[in-house]
Formats: sequence, C-alpha cells, structure tokens
Amino acid sequence: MKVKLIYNPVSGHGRFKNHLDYIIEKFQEAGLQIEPFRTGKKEELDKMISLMNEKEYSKVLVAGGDGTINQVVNCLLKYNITLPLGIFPVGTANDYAQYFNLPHEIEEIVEILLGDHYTLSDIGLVNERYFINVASLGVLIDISQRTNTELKNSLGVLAYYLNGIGELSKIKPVQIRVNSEMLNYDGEILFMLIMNGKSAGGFNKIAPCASINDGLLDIFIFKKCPIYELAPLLLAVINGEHINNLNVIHFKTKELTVDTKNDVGTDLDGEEGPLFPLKVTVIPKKLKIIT
Ligand SMILES: Nc1ncnc2c1ncn2[C@@H]1O[C@H](COP(=O)(O)OP(=O)(O)OP(=O)(O)O)[C@@H](O)[C@H]1O
Repeated sequence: MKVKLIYNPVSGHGRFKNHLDYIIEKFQEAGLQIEPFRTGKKEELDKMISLMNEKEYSKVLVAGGDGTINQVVNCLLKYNITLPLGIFPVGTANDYAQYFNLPHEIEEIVEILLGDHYTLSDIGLVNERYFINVASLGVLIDISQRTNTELKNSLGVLAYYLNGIGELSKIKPVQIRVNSEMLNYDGEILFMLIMNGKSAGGFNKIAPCASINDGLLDIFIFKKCPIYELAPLLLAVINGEHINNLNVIHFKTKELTVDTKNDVGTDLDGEEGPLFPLKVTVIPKKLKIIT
C-alpha cells in the first residue's frame, strides 16, 4: 500500500525536508511506501491529486501549515478523495493541528501517523471553497496575507499580528450585513472570524467554546469601536476574555450569509478567500484526521 506525502518546502522554517529519510524508513518498516510530492504551483497539486487512484493509497499525509492543508483538502474533495488525512504540523501557527494536540517532535508525530486512530472533523464551505479552521474578513486579513512566509518565520505569529495591529488605526471600519437563522446584523465592523477550530493566527483562546465536530461554526463579529478601546480588546482576545466584550458579538450557527458594498478582503486558513457575497455552511464530520 502507498502513502501520499505532500510537503511544503517553505512552511515554518523549511526544515521538514531534513526528516524525509527518517519518515520513509519508518513507513517502509511498516510495509508502507511513501510517495512524496513537493508543493509549488497550485495547478501542479491539483493535477497530481486528479490523477491519484484512491484505492492504491491508505492515507494522505500533509506537511505544512494551515494554508497547505487548506489547499490539499480543497483538491482532495474536488476529486471526491476521502482518504484519512495525517498532518505534520510544520507551519508557523498550525492552528488546525493544535486543535488535535498533534506533537511537533518528528518521532512522536510519525508514531501517530503510522497508527489508525482517527478524529472526525467538520469543514466549512464558503461559496465553492472549503476551510478547515477559520474563515475571516476585514482588516486583519489584509495584514496576514501581506506578511510572507519568510517574515512570519522570523517574527513569529503573534509578533506579526501585533505589528499589524498598529495599522488598525489607519484602516476604516467596513459596513457588512450578516444573515443567519441565529442572528441578523447590519453595521460597521473591524473584522469577523468564522471559526471551525479554537485558535487562529496563533491566538489560541479565540474560540475556546468551539468544537471541531459539533456541526456548528462559532462566529465572532468585532464591531467598530473607538481607537482607545482597541488595545484592551486585543488583550482580551489574547486572554480569551473577549466573548463578553461589548464590542464583540458571538454566536453559533450552521449557516450564514455575509455581504458588503465595501472593498473587503476575505481569507480562508491564511489563504486569500472568495469574493462577496459569501454563503457559508458547515459540512459535519467530512474529514478523517489521524490523531
Ligand atoms: N514550493 C513553494 N515555494 C514557495 N511557496 C510555496 C511553495 N509551496 C507552497 N507554497 C505556499 O505556502 C503557503 C502555505 O504556507 P502554510 O500556511 O502552509 O505555512 P505557514 O504560513 O508557515 O503556516 P501557518 O499557516 O500555520 O501560519 C501557500 O500560500 C502556498 O502557495
């Protein structure tokens, strides 16, 4: 049986490739043939997955951060491939992997990925595209997408967001309209997070109440607020105390739509997201994650 290993050579500090020989050895010992694929252009990943014969593989392993997993999952589901998914958390933040408490130590993670213990995971769908951990829109998105992997590696995740937060004062709030069976909102916001997992951008207390397989998304709307309230709000987010903040609206739902007339960026797991209007749903327990 074969195991497809898709690795991003630049994720995190780009050190994953040093472990390839060890990984191949361990899987070979278990009678499994590792078939590596190095990510590069999105079209190449799509083509490789389109040619995969699911029956020849026992699992798909991904080495990278959330952006890499996002791209792989989108391609796998496009071609209806439902193999178990294993993760080497070698990105910068690894928010999705962190949900499952996956270890970073290579020996430990190989042990897990050789095993057959799984946790089912919901995934979100925005228009035609899937997200594994978080969909977001508003000002922070622009900051995160403009920060290249190299800079992220050197600054660290929190640092680059904190760096970016300085830009908040320069950026105008945007008018959005949110409709769902749980809540309707029409007003000015700074940003909005649609969470499947618990953490985003390395902030690990964003959605402590979220569950990855409850069939629901946790929505956080950060409303327009005076500049002097931004620093306390950021502190509250870091400490996971923002849910009761007057500038924050939180609710759970299985679907919503979001629209705006402004020019607002969207983001799926750190990758540039789709255009408005957004129709967001959750597909319960769609992924089988090796844990
Ligand atoms: N060979 C490559 N060279 C340069 N960039 C690449 C290559 N392969 C993939 N990428 C890019 O890497 C990005 C994904 O990085 P990823 O999110 O996995 O890592 P990260 O940013 O270090 O981690 P995290 O999302 O956890 O912060 C994608 O935008 C993808 O286009």
